Amino acid sequence: MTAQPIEQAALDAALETPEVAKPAARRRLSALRSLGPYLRRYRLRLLLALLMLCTSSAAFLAVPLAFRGLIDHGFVAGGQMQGHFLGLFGIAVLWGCASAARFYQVSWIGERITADLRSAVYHRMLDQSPEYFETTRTGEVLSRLTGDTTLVQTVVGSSMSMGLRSFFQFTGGLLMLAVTSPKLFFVTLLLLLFVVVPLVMTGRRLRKLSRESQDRIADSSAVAGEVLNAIPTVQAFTNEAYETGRFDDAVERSFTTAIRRTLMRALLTGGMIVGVFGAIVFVLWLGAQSVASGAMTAGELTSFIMYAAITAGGVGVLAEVWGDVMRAAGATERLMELMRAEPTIAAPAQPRRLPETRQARLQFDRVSFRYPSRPLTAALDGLDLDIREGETVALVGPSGAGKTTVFQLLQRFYDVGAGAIRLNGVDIRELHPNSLRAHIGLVPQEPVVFSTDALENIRYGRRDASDAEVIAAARTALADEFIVRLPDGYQTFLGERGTRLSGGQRQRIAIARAILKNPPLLLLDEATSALDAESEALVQRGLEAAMAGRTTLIIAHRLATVQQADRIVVLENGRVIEVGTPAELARSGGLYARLASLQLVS
Ligand SMILES: Nc1ncnc2c1ncn2[C@@H]1O[C@H](COP(=O)(O)OP(=O)(O)OP(=O)(O)O)[C@@H](O)[C@H]1O
Repeated sequence: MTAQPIEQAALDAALETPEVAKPAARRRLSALRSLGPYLRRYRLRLLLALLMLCTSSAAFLAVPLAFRGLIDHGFVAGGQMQGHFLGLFGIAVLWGCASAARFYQVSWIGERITADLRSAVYHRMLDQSPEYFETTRTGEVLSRLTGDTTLVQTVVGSSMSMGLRSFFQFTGGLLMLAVTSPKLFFVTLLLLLFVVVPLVMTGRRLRKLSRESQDRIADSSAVAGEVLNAIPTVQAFTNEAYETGRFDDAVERSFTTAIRRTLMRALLTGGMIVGVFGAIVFVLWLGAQSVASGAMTAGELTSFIMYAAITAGGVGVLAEVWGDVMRAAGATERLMELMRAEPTIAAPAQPRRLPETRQARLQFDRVSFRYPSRPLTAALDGLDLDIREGETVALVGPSGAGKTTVFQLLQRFYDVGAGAIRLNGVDIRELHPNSLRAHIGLVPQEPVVFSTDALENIRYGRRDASDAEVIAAARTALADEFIVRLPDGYQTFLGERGTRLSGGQRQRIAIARAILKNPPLLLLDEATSALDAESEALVQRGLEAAMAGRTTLIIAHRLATVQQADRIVVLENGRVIEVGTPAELARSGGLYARLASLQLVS
């Protein structure tokens, strides 16, 4: 998979803002509950954060009260004046400290939970068998690991505390309004309704536009991503102008949408300022009359206006936070889907241990198998095969005969449909998959090279091997020869996906890995890609060194390997059609003889 679709998928998922329908909303909200176990781990911190939240909210709500005292009694000379000012400053200090502590605690919890979730999902994914990835795109998993966890972090680490704070602010503000002046409270409530309802409605429209604008940006990066990955093709067909035009169109569309959103926002801001200020002026006017008639003090009026502003602010933030919460709920739902995926290949409750031996005997007993995604075709059909300790057996046959499937089943990436595979007499389903795989070394057709140096790449075969052991394995696999000529020898960075190595060199790294692992059973999937004669000879010699003294099963494409095998098994349509030594099969005049006469196997 190239980087582009992965990034695209990540972007798509990160930008996804599901529309909020009532029942779906409730269902999604309940998804947030599955974060419970993750949150519960940090109970103490949560409690502390809540305590800080209450303290800072109380201090915040006390500010207008302090002002009221200050205005009504603080401007008279004497000790009382200082007391009021000191009181106000004390509240500010408390407010500041509690807010800082709350911010730290809540952000800590948000970051921690995101890290925990990421690790948990990643761990779960590594347990899945290849079957899972036939239907789940890796790009999707990546996008969930990055985009969705970030959404959860936003909510746990900030929106949740913002929401709670605003809720306190809103309810506390309302309460204080009612206490300060019941008459003005009802008037304000009415006015707030007039301001808040259009605000929430425009907010929704704004969210839709903002998603649209993000989608348009994603469109333009999709276009750019595809084209940048194919620059040689674009230039070879001299389509630069066409591609520039296509990108310009996408950019232009994203600009138009962004401007529509900006206009909406500008209008909303203007409307809000006029609306809120108008309401304040109106209440102030009503209040001023009360002050003039002596029904209210100037301090009471000031604190009332401040509470009104606090309450309105609380509502605005709550509306914003709601959108975030819904998005995070959707993200949590998707993450939990991944967490719920049960690996199809599970270890038995009481796994058996393999007899202590460095030898491997392999028996296929009437093995039949159909891939779950293609239940109508048998990939293997009643396969019988007995491979003795130390024997080298080559699997040959036309493309699609089932050779790779044999390897897949042997490593227990899938379970057989019928029959059994036995390693040293034990059905492999009774073993722990890890202990089975510890007995097998694989040299795949297209070896994976990780973006680290040569030394670490070979050490992947056995993580606890010493440098000397790694180098010895590389020598046996004839990889040492090219590694020492690399700019930094064994410390040379091999590039992402081993792009800085040739096909033959990658193969020798894989052979060295298998030799380092030193398993009793070796599976070789020969490279079909054209290796030049010299590099083929080197790979061949490396393979021979790896095969020495162990049971080996080879998917053979080259006649050279087949000639050295003890036995050749010819597969066709998932069935064994011929078995024998190379010489016997060549004489028998069957499929192998025909293939051999073409000097081409498979
Ligand atoms: N993951 C899969 N899901 C469904 N069908 C599959 C899957 N992998 C292989 N098959 C099918 O199973 C059959 C056997 O495939 P297999 O890969 O074992 O053949 P092969 O002999 O290794 O071929 P080749 O030499 O071309 O690699 C084929 O018909 C193939 O299309």
